[in-house]
Amino acid sequence: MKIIGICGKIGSGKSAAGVFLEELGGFVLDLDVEMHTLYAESCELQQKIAENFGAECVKNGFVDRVKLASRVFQRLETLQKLESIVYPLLQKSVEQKLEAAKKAGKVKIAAVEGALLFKWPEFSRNLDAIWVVEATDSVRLERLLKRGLTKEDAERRIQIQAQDPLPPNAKYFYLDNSGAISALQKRVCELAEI
Ligand SMILES: CC(C)(COP(=O)(O)OP(=O)(O)OC[C@H]1O[C@@H](n2cnc3c(N)ncnc32)[C@H](O)[C@@H]1O)[C@@H](O)C(=O)NCCC(=O)NCCS
Ligand SMILES: Nc1ncnc2c1ncn2[C@@H]1O[C@H](COP(=O)(O)OP(=O)(O)OP(=O)(O)O)[C@@H](O)[C@H]1O
Repeated sequence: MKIIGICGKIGSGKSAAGVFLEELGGFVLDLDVEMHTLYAESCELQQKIAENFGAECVKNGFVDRVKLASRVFQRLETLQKLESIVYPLLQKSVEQKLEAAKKAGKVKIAAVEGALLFKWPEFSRNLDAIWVVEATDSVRLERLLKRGLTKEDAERRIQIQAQDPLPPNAKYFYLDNSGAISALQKRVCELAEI
């Protein structure tokens, strides 16, 4: 089984590319979705979130992501604190799921999709390739507003990612997603064949 990464800035269209890959029979792990599942399932994590970011960030056994986002995207140090708590759990869960998919032997291509793959350099370096989804800042902002983020939240996240490097890897493929969604789909079909 080939394992690739799908990265790109917020709102570039990584999840959309992931969905197209799934339609072609790929196995896709969306890091945002994986993280949300961990928040919902891990009492230990919920407790840590409450301790570090305030009891009001956890309500009736659910992490209030809107509240948590309003705390962590204000300051880089706060965001880094959250990352240091969640990444070991997230990475473990991803590795277990990839291993299970490999053992099941049913798919030819698996993808780990997330903006921040570069935070795991050893993992990223060993991926067979990395797809980089791209769209201009203004296009991404417009899409994020349509998706329901406030302008303030969207601009903060765009800003916080502005200098993020690409995850280390020997093989990058670029997917331009500033235009029609059909063009992205076509590009995913091309790359899935490589
Ligand atoms: C702060 C949280 C609770 C906000 O949840 P929310 O549902 O609003 O956003 P969601 O998780 O769907 O993320 C949407 C996008 O925000 C951006 N983003 C999320 N976390 C980060 C981060 N640590 N640094 C920069 N951008 C981020 C990414 O582009 C991501 O795709 C959540 O994003 C989170 O737990 N972040 C820390 C974990 C993380 O880094 N996740 C991203 C893995 S790629
Ligand atoms: N080519 C396109 N034309 C119009 N809308 C698009 C296009 N590509 C993606 N979108 C929409 O833009 C929004 C952002 O796309 P998507 O969620 O795939 O981005 P992402 O890179 O996964 O974002 P995030 O970093 O938040 O996970 C979504 O609402 C999606 O439906």
